[in-house]
Amino acid sequence: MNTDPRQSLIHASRQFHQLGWMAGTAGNLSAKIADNSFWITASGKQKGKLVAEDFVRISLTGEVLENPSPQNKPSAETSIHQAIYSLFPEANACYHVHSVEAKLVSNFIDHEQLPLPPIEMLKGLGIWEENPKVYMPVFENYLEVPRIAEAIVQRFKTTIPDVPALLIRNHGVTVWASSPEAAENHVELAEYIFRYIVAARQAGLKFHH
Ligand SMILES: CSCCC(=O)C(=O)COP(=O)(O)O
Ligand SMILES: [Zn+2]
Repeated sequence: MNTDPRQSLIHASRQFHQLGWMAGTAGNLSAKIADNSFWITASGKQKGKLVAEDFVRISLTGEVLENPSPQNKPSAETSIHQAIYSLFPEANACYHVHSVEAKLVSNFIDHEQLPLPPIEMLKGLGIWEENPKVYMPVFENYLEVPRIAEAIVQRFKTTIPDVPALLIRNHGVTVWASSPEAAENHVELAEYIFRYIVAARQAGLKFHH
């Protein structure tokens, strides 16, 4: 595990910003270190311009352990990262971005599961089946973020998601993975799938299970 993952997080954030998935201050990224604490983006930072001081180190129970700049507050969505790390101990990175396509596809369904197209890219999210019928979990977007985190914990306690990703309606995707590099890959795959779903709908193509 990376001793200090902040350079990986800065690199990914710049990349996602350039792709329009972390416009302005949108999104937040975190990665764990060996003692199980995690570095997370401080709230309200411009995601195209992060520096090492723009992060806060947090324990799994939410205490601030290290804060390089007194004005920093942990991401407003830290409780979601805590929920993911508590549910999936093998997760070492958790990335959340806001793309236009993620918001669009979250409106294509009014229930809790987004059917995913049976495309080759699913292998990158761990689905190695022929014509897979898999879903991405969808959660409602509450103003109080801990409510979203609680809904995630309650659902995933009993239902293991098909893919290491979840969608918050009208908000964005959150992915998790064993390393920052794998989380970056998962974001790119999830966003590719969202673009595919939007394009398939425009083309009148149906793949609903
Ligand atoms: C303009 S982004 C609104 C808040 C949000 O959804 C987000 O991802 C960024 O919040 P943070 O506190 O992590 O900067
Ligand atoms: Zn967000």
